[in-house]
Amino acid sequence: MTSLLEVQNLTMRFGGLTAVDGLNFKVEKGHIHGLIGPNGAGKTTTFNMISGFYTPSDGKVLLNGEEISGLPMHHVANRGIVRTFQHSTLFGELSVLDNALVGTHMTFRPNIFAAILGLDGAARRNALDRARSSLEFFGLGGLENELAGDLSHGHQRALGMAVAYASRPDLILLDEPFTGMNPEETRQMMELMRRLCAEGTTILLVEHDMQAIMGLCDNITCMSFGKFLAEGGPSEIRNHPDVIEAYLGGARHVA
Ligand SMILES: Nc1ncnc2c1ncn2[C@@H]1O[C@H](COP(=O)(O)OP(=O)(O)OP(=O)(O)O)[C@@H](O)[C@H]1O
Repeated sequence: MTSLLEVQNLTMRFGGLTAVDGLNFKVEKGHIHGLIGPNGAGKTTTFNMISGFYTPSDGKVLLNGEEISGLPMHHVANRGIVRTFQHSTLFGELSVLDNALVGTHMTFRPNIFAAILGLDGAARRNALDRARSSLEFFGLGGLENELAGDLSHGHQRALGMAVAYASRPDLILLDEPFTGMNPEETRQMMELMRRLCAEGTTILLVEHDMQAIMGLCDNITCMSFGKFLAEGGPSEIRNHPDVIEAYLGGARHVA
């Protein structure tokens, strides 16, 4: 069976530094898949290649068996992959609803001729419906007229997810979504991710919060110094000697 996402020999060189070095892994449809590794292991660079932000120096990214590596980000988004960033990329001066509408823009492209003829009204209504239902899904329905910049940290994180979900992607790449969250916000965010997955969205998650990773993921790929290190379910990874060594070497502990 073809995996939803597959990276083959994925490699990124920055001058003399090989940040990602011949990486191979697969993400199965319907899974929450973790990508972990000590600081500087190459996780964000891998995300940047999958989402089209970087063109790989070598290797391929396949979505449903079709190569997407080297496509620009908006083409990758149109194929069904969107990402969130480590730090908030919300428009703080815009309303919560307008931020969600920006997310729908991934697949809603107003056409000047359609606009002149007034033919894009249905597409606009469709975008509005998707933005609103995405906000509802993430528990932000009552906040659509608030400014995004006025929301609490937890709500801003949920809005970041709602913006990504507004284009109804097949795969969401989440880069450290739990950073700066208190335990209650973390619990709520984990619940949202489980619901998102149950709705049919596959998730690839980069995260340092090992409790969240171990509690959420079906499968985990661990990388170290740009290379594949280990793969398996939470208990396998937690007890894997190479993973423990990689984290202890970096003075971090696997939960
Ligand atoms: N644009 C760039 N130019 C040069 N070097 C880079 C660039 N981006 C990343 N690197 C280097 O590539 C390596 C991998 O970085 P990357 O950010 O992908 O790691 P990471 O696993 O996401 O780390 P962290 O967990 O700290 O976010 C690091 O040595 C980093 O300094």
